[in-house]
Amino acid sequence: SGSPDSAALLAFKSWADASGSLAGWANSSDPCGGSWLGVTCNARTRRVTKLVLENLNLSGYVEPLARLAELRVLSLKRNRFAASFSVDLSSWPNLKQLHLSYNGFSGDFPAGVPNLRRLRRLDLSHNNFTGVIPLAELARLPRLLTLRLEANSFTGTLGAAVDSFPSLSDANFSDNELAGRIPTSLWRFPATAFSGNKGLCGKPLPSVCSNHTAAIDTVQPEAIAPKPKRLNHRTVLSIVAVDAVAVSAALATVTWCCYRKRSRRVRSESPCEVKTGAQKQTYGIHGGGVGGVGGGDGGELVVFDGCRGFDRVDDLLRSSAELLGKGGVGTTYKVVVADGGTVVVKRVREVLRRRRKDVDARLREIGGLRHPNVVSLRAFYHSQDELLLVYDYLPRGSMHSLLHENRGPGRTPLDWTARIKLAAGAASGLAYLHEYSNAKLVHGHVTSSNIIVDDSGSACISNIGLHQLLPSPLPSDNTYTAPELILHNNHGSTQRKYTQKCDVYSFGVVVLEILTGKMATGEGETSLVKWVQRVPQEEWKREVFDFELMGYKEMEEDMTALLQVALLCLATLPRDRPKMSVVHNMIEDIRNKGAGEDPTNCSVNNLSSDSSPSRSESTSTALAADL
Ligand SMILES: Nc1ncnc2c1ncn2[C@@H]1O[C@H](COP(=O)(O)OP(=O)(O)OP(=O)(O)O)[C@@H](O)[C@H]1O
Repeated sequence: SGSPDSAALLAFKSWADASGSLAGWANSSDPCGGSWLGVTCNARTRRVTKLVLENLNLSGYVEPLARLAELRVLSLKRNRFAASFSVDLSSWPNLKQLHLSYNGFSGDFPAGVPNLRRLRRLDLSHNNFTGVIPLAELARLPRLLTLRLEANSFTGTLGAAVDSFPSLSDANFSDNELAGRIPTSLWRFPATAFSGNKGLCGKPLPSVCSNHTAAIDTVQPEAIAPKPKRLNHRTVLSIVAVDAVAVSAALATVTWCCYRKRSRRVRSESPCEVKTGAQKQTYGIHGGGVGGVGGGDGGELVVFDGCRGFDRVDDLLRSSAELLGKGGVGTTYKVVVADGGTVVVKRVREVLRRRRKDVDARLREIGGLRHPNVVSLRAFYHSQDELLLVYDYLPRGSMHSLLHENRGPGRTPLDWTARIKLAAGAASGLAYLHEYSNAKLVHGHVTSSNIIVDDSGSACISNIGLHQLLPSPLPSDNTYTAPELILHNNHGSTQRKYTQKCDVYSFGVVVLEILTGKMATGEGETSLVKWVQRVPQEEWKREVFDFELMGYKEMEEDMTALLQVALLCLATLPRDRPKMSVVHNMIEDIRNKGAGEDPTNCSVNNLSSDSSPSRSESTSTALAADL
């Protein structure tokens, strides 16, 4: 009696309906039974064909809708969406109408236009879309009647290449940032359809084109570099921040290289220092009872960032070192080199059942990652029976110790601003990793102890890809492991491939730690995840959030929103989990809202004050006619 589209609709509800406008969907399990607001299905196939959700205060992300493969009509008019429209339109090959007007959708023109052979009405007006309009592609759609693109920030030209637009009867390009001559195929529309674009000229506008305009006009619109996008306050801030971090990272690298060079010149054979008692042990990696090896065993030292002169691993092995911990991958030391600089050296255990060539290739890729929220791998040394990895040292230690250590009297509580910053930073680092290359890199073991905190309280992802180098890439403890990996193991079938969505799940567990202050221990029914999932939403404030967050009344809404993001990441089915880049955007939105500088709110307020309905306002009538 249900519908194959139920899960996609429910996922969309949890991604976009923070205000509860679609709460009624919970009253019936059948989206096609007539009681789900805005949903119409095909009676035979029970697939959703029409989804009209207008003026419902929806916000967030639309990605789950991509799974409604039979969709003919979609209207999300007059809501509060502000992110990019991330669905590729070719997900809906039968689409006839798409109405997104009066939101704050940003980013490029939705992709996939050429496949919309049945499209009649396309209304993206009154949003924040940027980039060029794929006019040549649109002109090839045989049935397109309505094209409403006004009041966005589209750039580029309308293109001389567009010489026919056979079916188009309603078009509006006004109030964008378009330039160049209007093509003859569009002269039949009134001047008001083009006004408000400073660079547009020629018929039907009163302005005459100059020779210069004629020159740009002969170029395909896609080939013209779009005008630089207007940068909002947040973007500017993040560019400044990234630049600042990049500069300090570069300085750190140079400093590190320099003291390494000098240390080789000046070093004397310093004896291993061993402290006993309650103090931390200090000894050389090379000796001191940890079973070291020498350098001259055919190993290769690879140093990144063009930092030459690090060609003797012995320096490192004999430097004074402090044991930081033993993890699943190996043993980690803080190593103080001759000039007093500090690095982290990880001695990896049992990698050698993988081909050395493969391991090195993967490490070279990881060594190329540079991001403010990723701990940089600076060098590695690989010999027949030894793998050492050299990382930047970050003095504040792991997120795990920051959250869970020294609980009790004397502890400095971790406030909400610090926690959401940690969540956003970790999400940003993981999103960067996931988008880094076509190889779809994964972290493989996202945990709070693999997230290290830098001086400024930012989270940095460490140990990237290391578990994947081990003979058995699955950690023995399943606390952070995505259910699809565990289920497969229990049934004795071949282990399912570790995907980026497995990282997303583990990140969800980390966010629960941030919010609850509880350690992520236990599996299945006894796990932190299950415990949180069992607490009803009305009880979250009292039951779930860390008592250290109790004083932050005004932030409760943000904590709830972050918990909702965590629960999305913890969806049982990988496809219901958002991509890491989406998770990152969601968290930044919460963070910026808390800081009172969310640019989205402004544009939404502006939109709602608009009182001049446009020609395509009569969506409902048009929808009926086209179905
Ligand atoms: N780059 C670093 N800077 C500062 N401290 C670090 C750094 N890397 C690791 N540490 C500290 O060393 C401890 C041990 O790290 P290690 O990676 O060996 O174990 P782990 O975090 O349990 O991970 P895994 O199980 O994935 O190996 C961490 O918990 C952290 O406190």
